[in-house]
Amino acid sequence: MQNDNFQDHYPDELSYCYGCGRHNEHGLQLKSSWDGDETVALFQPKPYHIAVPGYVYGGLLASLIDCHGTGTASAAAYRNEGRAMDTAPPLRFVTASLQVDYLRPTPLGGPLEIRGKISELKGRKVVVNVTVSADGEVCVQGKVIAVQMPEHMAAKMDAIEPESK
Ligand SMILES: CCCCCCCCCCCCCC(=O)SCCNC(=O)CCNC(=O)[C@H](O)C(C)(C)COP(=O)(O)OP(=O)(O)OC[C@H]1O[C@@H](n2cnc3c(N)ncnc32)[C@H](O)[C@@H]1OP(=O)(O)O
Repeated sequence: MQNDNFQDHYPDELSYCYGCGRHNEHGLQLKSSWDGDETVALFQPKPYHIAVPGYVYGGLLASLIDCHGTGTASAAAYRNEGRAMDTAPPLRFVTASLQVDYLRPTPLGGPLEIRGKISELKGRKVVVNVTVSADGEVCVQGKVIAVQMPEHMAAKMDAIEPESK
């Protein structure tokens, strides 16, 4: 596995996301990277990330799928263009659709493994299938449809002072 995290290449102004922003001290700070043609992230839930006692909260699991999916989409788009992630023009993706299926309860204990597979990359859209496993068993599967951020959204974001992002 390469130790080159996608989120470390996000520009500062896009690094406040609750799920994956490295500058969000209250957030999850998910880190994703390539593993061959798949992507992978590890996340250690805290004892307070609880649903039913002993099991991980489903909303947290959805967040992990969401941010791993959008990170994977961005990395895939750069790879498709044969470019490094910190090169211009930026390829910024947001979630258009997030689908999550909880297959079995996710035990709260060791680290979770989040894996992404790109199923479609076309135009401004990337579709990523994501699984979350605990102890080697898939507990949750999801699908993220990520779409490149429209110009008007990027323009508005660029106009906001960093402190208020
Ligand atoms: C260095 C790297 C930088 C990376 C930075 C990353 C940022 C990190 C931030 C972390 C983020 C963390 C995650 C977060 O929290 S992101 C925050 C949550 N997400 C949002 O707020 C997004 C809100 N929605 C929108 O802005 C628009 O609706 C978007 C931009 C998504 C699409 O509106 P737009 O007008 O632009 O789209 P289009 O009509 O041209 O369609 C384009 C294609 O997309 C397909 N489609 C559209 N919608 C849907 C849908 N609901 N289901 C299925 N498919 C959909 C559509 O069919 C078409 O496909 P095709 O027909 O061509 O096949």
